[in-house]
Amino acid sequence: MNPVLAALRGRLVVSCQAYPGEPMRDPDTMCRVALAVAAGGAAGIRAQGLDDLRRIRAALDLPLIGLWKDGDGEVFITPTLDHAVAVAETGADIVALDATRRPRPDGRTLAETVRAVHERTGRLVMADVSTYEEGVAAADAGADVVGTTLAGYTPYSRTGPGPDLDLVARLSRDLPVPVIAEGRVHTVDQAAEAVRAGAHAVVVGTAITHPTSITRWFETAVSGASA
Ligand SMILES: CC(=O)N[C@H](C=O)[C@@H](O)[C@H](O)[C@H](O)COP(=O)(O)O
Repeated sequence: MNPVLAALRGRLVVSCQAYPGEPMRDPDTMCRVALAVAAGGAAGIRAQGLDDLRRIRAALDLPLIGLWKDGDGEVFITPTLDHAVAVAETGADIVALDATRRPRPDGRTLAETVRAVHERTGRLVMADVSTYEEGVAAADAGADVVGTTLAGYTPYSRTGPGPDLDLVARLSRDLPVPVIAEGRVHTVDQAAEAVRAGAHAVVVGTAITHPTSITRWFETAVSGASA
């Protein structure tokens, strides 16, 4: 197995992202968040945007999963080959991209995109999928690792309050490549369950690095209890 993927086996990856307009949307801030989660034992970092990725790459030696959210179309996670190459050029070890069945804005197929990323950059590709069928297709297309990142975020995929552990289990059982559980892992129990379901690694974002959401969870509980 590729050493980057081997380093993530059975480990936690923390997604460090802030959204447009938010107070923490700043590369230096995200880099400090990445350093903080590394101190807690994160085995890898997932981050968004070329500036954040460059800053984090310069500061940390952990495996880095990079993506670039761009555009206002349905496919916005590293939507084109040009985006993927730019992400690779930041030094990210793994390029994460939308691998749903939806058309890509540059008209390339997933297989063409994966092949070109491999040929041009030598980086690994993480396919962010929303369904079992998309996971199978992504592995067929040459993706090095498949993530359940988009489960619940396409109109045709199942959604629930927590991670889709059934999807994690089925993909982990059937795919020839490692499967990363990602999306709505909000508790330590869910993270452990994902590994028991067969996940190669678990990505947690919001529950560790998005204080606005975490605050809202606590505030809702406190207000509800006092009502
Ligand atoms: C759907 C989408 O755009 N997901 C993004 C992908 O990078 C991020 O916004 C998520 O925070 C990340 O996947 C981690 O998931 P969670 O924050 O639920 O732990």
